[in-house]
Amino acid sequence: MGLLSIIRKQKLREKEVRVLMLGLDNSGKTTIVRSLLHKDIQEISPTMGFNIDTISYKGFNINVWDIGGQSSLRTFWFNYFERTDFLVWVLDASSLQRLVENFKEFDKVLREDRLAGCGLLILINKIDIYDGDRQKLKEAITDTLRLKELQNHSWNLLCCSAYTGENLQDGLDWLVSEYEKKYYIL
Ligand SMILES: Nc1nc2c(ncn2[C@@H]2O[C@H](COP(=O)(O)OP(=O)(O)OP(=O)(O)O)[C@@H](O)[C@H]2O)c(=O)[nH]1
Ligand SMILES: [Mg+2]
Repeated sequence: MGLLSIIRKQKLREKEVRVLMLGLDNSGKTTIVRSLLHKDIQEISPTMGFNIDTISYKGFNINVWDIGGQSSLRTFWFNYFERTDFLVWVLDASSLQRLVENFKEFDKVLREDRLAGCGLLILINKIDIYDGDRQKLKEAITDTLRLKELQNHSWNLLCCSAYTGENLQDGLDWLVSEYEKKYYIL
């Protein structure tokens, strides 16, 4: 058996998925994870370090590393890149004046060699308080983050709400199906 098929078999057997969740402060990363775990989402404080949580989904253990996004903490993001299967980047739909800041940080992260080849899920959170055209919003974010120029990353972009739960499960479905696709076709 070749090395690649051994790795593939092992990865599929383990069903351990490592997700790094990043994005600007106040975008809703911690609230999303807590909502997926059916935990209380009232009065969540800004994350000053990081949280690790495991979401069990469709037989997979999705291990989520949720890192604080305040600007003073962003230099620490680079400590968490190792062995990342997916980067989940969270944006706040009610804070679009921060799009350029988003691109600056996103671009810096994606230049990192250790993230080469990881899947990328962009979540436009707080869609419950956005009353504009969603399609146009997605197009604007696709352009600002230059997603179509990305090479070596499969990516997906979803509008979601940690408050209502909208599309959170679709996000998990995408992670799981990309993971399976990646290790089946290795
Ligand atoms: N309306 C609305 N508010 C949300 C949603 N998700 C999070 N929030 C609110 O946004 C604020 C920030 O949420 P957090 O989960 O702490 O954000 P974070 O990205 O973890 O922030 P840092 O830990 O500082 O990086 C909180 O007041 C949440 O209640 C959402 O889907 N809709
Ligand atoms: Mg947080």
